[in-house]
Amino acid sequence: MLSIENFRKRYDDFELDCTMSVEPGQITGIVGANGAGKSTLFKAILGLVKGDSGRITLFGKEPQQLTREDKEKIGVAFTNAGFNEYLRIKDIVPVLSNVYPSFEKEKFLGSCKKLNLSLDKKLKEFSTGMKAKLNVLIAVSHQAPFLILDEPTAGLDVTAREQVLDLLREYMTEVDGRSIVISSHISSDLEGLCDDIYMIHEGKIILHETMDTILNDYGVIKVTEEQWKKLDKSYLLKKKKESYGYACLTKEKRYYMENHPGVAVENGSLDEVIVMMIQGETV
Ligand SMILES: Nc1ncnc2c1ncn2[C@@H]1O[C@H](COP(=O)(O)OP(=O)(O)OP(=O)(O)O)[C@@H](O)[C@H]1O
Repeated sequence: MLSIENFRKRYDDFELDCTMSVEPGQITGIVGANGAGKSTLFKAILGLVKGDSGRITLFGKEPQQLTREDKEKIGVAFTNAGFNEYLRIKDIVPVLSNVYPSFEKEKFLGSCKKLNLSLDKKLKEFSTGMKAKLNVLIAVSHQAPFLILDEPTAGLDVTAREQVLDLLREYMTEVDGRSIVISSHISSDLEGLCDDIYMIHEGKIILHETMDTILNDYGVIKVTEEQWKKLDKSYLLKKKKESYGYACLTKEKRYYMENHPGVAVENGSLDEVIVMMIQGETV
């Protein structure tokens, strides 16, 4: 569905250099700190940022070749939806009906009710969470087979986050072959949602794994200085000095559980893997 090959974009002191692919039926998560390059990547996918080299294709076409019909097949949720803040949802509905021939009005209005989004309130009176929920509702409202969501859960409380994640799960199960690319700072949101994870750091992809691999195979080993000396280092990816000794990232946690029974091996949560990949040093 989406293919990015050696796409490069340079700003003064920053360069995005990215290769990734998204298959139909997959939810792909993009994690990275502030300024890592996530928004630049998303804008490039939509053709809003032109690269210096490399190639992006969505539905088999380069972003600049996408027709109006192709663009209708993309559901987008960026932090700023772009609607005039003085509009109300009831003013937006006819706009969406015009722009998207497949806009599902009744379903959209039903979801607004379910998520407590007033049709009569001006958008400028919406809370951050209400705006975020509306953005996602719009993205899923017109049967687009591909969604691109930049931080859709940012600033949401736990309940609102779950509501947004449920909307996305529902979107995926409604029709086969749909895909989502989603960025988030909140790893637990991605853990419960994504099939595939790309970690971006300073414009580069530093990790690409399936979510299952991260949760099943990655682990953090915690050892004292003494244990460190005897530890088989063959399958360690990163190490980080800690007060007790070292924390080490491995993709072979079972190997260490079986062969180093006295050593603490913890399941690698996405957050832990991110911290180790970014702050750890290569072993
Ligand atoms: N139009 C631009 N001109 C110059 N530099 C830019 C421009 N857009 C982005 N950058 C730089 O590119 C880098 C990546 O920014 P980007 O917004 O893609 O990061 P991000 O991962 O989305 O960050 P955040 O999580 O804070 O939104 C930053 O150093 C930013 O200053």
